[in-house]
Amino acid sequence: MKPILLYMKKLHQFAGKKLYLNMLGIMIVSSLEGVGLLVLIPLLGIIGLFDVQSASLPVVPQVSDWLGELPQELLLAAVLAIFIGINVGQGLLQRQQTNQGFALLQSFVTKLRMDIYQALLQSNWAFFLGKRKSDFNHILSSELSRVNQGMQLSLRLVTTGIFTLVQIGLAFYLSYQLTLLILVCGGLLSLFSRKYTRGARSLGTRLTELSQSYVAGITDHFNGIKEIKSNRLEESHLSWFSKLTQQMEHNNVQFVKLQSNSQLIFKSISALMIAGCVFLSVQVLQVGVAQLTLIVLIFTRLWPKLTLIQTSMEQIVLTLPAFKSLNDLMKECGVAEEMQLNKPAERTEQAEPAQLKLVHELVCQDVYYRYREQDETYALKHINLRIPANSMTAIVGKSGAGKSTLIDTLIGLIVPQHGAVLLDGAPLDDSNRFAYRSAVSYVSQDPFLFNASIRENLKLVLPGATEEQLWEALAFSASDAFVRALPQGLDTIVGDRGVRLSGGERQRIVLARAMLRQPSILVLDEATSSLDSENELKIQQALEQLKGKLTIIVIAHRLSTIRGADQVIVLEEGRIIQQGGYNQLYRESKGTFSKLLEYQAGGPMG
Ligand SMILES: Nc1ncnc2c1ncn2[C@@H]1O[C@H](COP(=O)(O)OP(=O)(O)OP(=O)(O)O)[C@@H](O)[C@H]1O
Repeated sequence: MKPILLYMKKLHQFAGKKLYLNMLGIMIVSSLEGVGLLVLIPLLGIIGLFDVQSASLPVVPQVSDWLGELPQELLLAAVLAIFIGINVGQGLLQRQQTNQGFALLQSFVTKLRMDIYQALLQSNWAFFLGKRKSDFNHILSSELSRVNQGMQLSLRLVTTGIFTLVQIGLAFYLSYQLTLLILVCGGLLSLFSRKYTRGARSLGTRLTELSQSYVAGITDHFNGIKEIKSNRLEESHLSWFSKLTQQMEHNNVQFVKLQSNSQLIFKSISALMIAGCVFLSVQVLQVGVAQLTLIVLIFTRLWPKLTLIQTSMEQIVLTLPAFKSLNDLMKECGVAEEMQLNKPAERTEQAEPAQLKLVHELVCQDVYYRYREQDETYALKHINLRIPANSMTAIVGKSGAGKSTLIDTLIGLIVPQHGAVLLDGAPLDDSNRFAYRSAVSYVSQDPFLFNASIRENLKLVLPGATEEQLWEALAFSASDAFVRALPQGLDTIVGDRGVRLSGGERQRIVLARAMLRQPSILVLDEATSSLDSENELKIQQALEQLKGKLTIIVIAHRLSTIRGADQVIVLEEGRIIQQGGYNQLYRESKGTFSKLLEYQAGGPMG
């Protein structure tokens, strides 16, 4: 129950006074319920079922005396009017308290949702490398709604607890022996029901695992739907889906079985207890009708509350693993936190991060990096390099040589285990990382576009961009002509991740977006791989014109792209094996670079 208590504590910190006012409302409502019960007793006396004086109940005789002063013909109507008045009043208050409680909980869940999303965005890149992205979807959707459900149930449990306490107090007032007996029986039953709560917990853990696999699976499948359709993999995916959904169905059915079993046992034992009490009272203790009526009254009021507590406990325990997942994720994000973002309401213009301009050079000093501590080999080893500001550097090498890892190190996404990255002589660290990253525009191999218009996708990085700036950026990336030719032009919706555009068109729009940001460092990670030769040439020429104005770092498998580079760095198995100007490396006929060129030219160079 620890994770739930933690979240209840958070709720207390979040809601403060409002939570306690709500609780007070619940107490008033429950007291009114008790008063409603007390009013029933003189009512029974009037009908003649109950001897109010002989029942030796406190307050009740006084109320009866007071009622006795009323004319006989009004008596019944007065008692019934009080009874109705109290119950309607209680209903009104309960409605108010329910609405307030729900609104309070919803704003708390919204806060949790915001906190998780913010914590994720504040985490460093290394954290994301070790995680499945679908797990975040899972936590932000299904697990969060289970937490919401768990909080609702827990608050209901507290409410029921308060109701029950009031009723126990009242029941003690009416007959302490009988109440003690019920409490002892209730305690014994709750010991017995531990087996059921344990069962609910393990079903809850299984539910978390299954729904995690479900979200991960369907995310993967729909991301890879093209491969599935083109390779006729529909049936194998359908059978995976069917197996998993059957397991989920089985798990849910098991929980309902567990709950109905526990309810059956609870009900049977209650019936046995009521029968036993009535038998004892009538046959052994020989109590009168008045006491007997009391016994039935207390039982029928108190026992359902104990049953409700038991049912709520089982349901809460089922949601426990979701609380744990949320809590674990928040802890991991806390450890991986690399920045503190302002909440949207707290954002000001000044809060925008300042850009750091690279004036002289970017240097890697004896850098080593490995993805996991247990990895025997490093993805980057003994990296020493110098990238002069406003020059163009190309990084080449075979697949898996470490090119992307080197880029991630150079832009401060990952922190080397050994060595340092220096910006104009200053180490790249927490003090300058974000100002530096604000000056970088990064375009990946798999460029990302939102399902929105081209205009919205571009303005994402510069909300105040003018039409002129947008077209200028599009012209840079050789995409102005094709955008102009689209029926809706800049307002064309690009589809999910940009599916309505070709790979090359997507790359060019993302390149335009990168330029719109007016970066001081432009990083292109295979960013022109899908372009035809004509468009590639146009971009190459545009990049040429940028030389001397900003620092460009390019990864390219197609070596024709980097002909204009001032410096080429050749990587192999995480090491720099060659470094120099394009023409210099081209002339080193035994070097890897000239061999790579040779392969791409389709044979030995002439
Ligand atoms: N997230 C990761 N976790 C563990 N190892 C990784 C991860 N990313 C890359 N690696 C490993 O690090 C090494 C370098 O990978 P990297 O992606 O930097 O190569 P690359 O030269 O960019 O390859 P490619 O040209 O195929 O994109 C490879 O051995 C790769 O398996």
